[in-house]
Amino acid sequence: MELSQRQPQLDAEITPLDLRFSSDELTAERERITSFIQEQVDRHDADGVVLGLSGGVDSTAVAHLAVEALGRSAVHGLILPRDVNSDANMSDAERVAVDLGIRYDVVDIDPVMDELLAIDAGESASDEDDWANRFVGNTSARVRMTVNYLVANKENKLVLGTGNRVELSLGYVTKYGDGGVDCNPIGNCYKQQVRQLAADLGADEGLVQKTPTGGMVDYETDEKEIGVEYDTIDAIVALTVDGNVATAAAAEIADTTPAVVEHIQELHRDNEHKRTAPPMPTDA
Ligand SMILES: Nc1ncnc2c1ncn2[C@@H]1O[C@H](COP(=O)(O)OP(=O)(O)OC[C@H]2O[C@@H]([n+]3cccc(C(=O)O)c3)[C@H](O)[C@@H]2O)[C@@H](O)[C@H]1O
Ligand SMILES: Nc1ncnc2c1ncn2[C@@H]1O[C@H](COP(=O)(O)OP(=O)(O)OP(=O)(O)O)[C@@H](O)[C@H]1O
Ligand SMILES: [Mg+2]
Repeated sequence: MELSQRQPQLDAEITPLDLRFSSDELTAERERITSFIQEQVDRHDADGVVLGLSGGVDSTAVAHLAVEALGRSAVHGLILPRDVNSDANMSDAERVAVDLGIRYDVVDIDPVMDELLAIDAGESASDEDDWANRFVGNTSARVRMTVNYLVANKENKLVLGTGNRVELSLGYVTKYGDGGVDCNPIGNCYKQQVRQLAADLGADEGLVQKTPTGGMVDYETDEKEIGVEYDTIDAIVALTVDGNVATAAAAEIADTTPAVVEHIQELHRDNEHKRTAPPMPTDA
């Protein structure tokens, strides 16, 4: 299987619901996000930002935005491969850092993962894929978070999240893994808009259109795991989670079935715990 999967064209038609910014909106959003990054750094008296670079469009877009906001010397990229990460994705990540001229380190996290997985080598799930995803994959995301914070602490920097609006809304992040960050610059942007921003910022066209993968089990794409195409997920979240469109109407607009719409809504509901602070008895 081709690991670094690319979709063909930059201006591919968006179906079923085109959520891309107008040219003026795009300029405004770019400025809004770069101002946001500057404000976060200023407010916390930080000396810059750290972020994980995976070779995917989300981290690529955030890296470009961070450089635009702070200048390249204030941005530190961390490329943290494990055995399941394809060489193509890791060299894409390295190319982003080199093209932007930012400092970056490549740290193999396999030795740490091996130590951690040796703590509980017992079988915990019946399905091997599920085990790999939920247990090993989530652990690797938490190891990356730990490395990000190690560097951030040492250099008085903030950890930038790369979660987009859909991932954060559906909890499609590992709790305290890639979800463990100081702020989320592209947290308001649908995936289509992230691609648009990345293109506008001058990211490589191949990266702009690259098929999303999680860096957990690298041969699995997000769309395959969730079972729904990204443009459709964007549409359902926009219409029914962020908007108030009824299920049947949303299914019609998004050119899908009510069952798919309900599946996405269920992900949003079930993962509320990832969008809120841990509850205390006084919250009840
Ligand atoms: N109702 C509730 N209230 C409070 N806490 C609750 C809870 N339900 C579960 N939990 C806690 O949350 C844990 C489960 O959450 P978590 O550990 O995140 O694990 P989980 O949500 O099962 O898995 C993470 C999902 O995010 C996807 N992901 C992760 C990272 C990157 C990407 C990507 O595309 O780049 C995708 C991954 O493929 C998977 O589908 C449970 O073990 C439990 O501790
Ligand atoms: N091998 C890796 N090294 C460093 N950071 C990583 C690695 N894999 C994942 N990450 C971090 O986890 C984040 C979440 O992964 P995710 O796949 O959602 O984003 P992406 O790869 O940037 O874009 P896409 O979702 O389109 O694949 C990444 O943006 C990156 O910050
Ligand atoms: Mg990815």
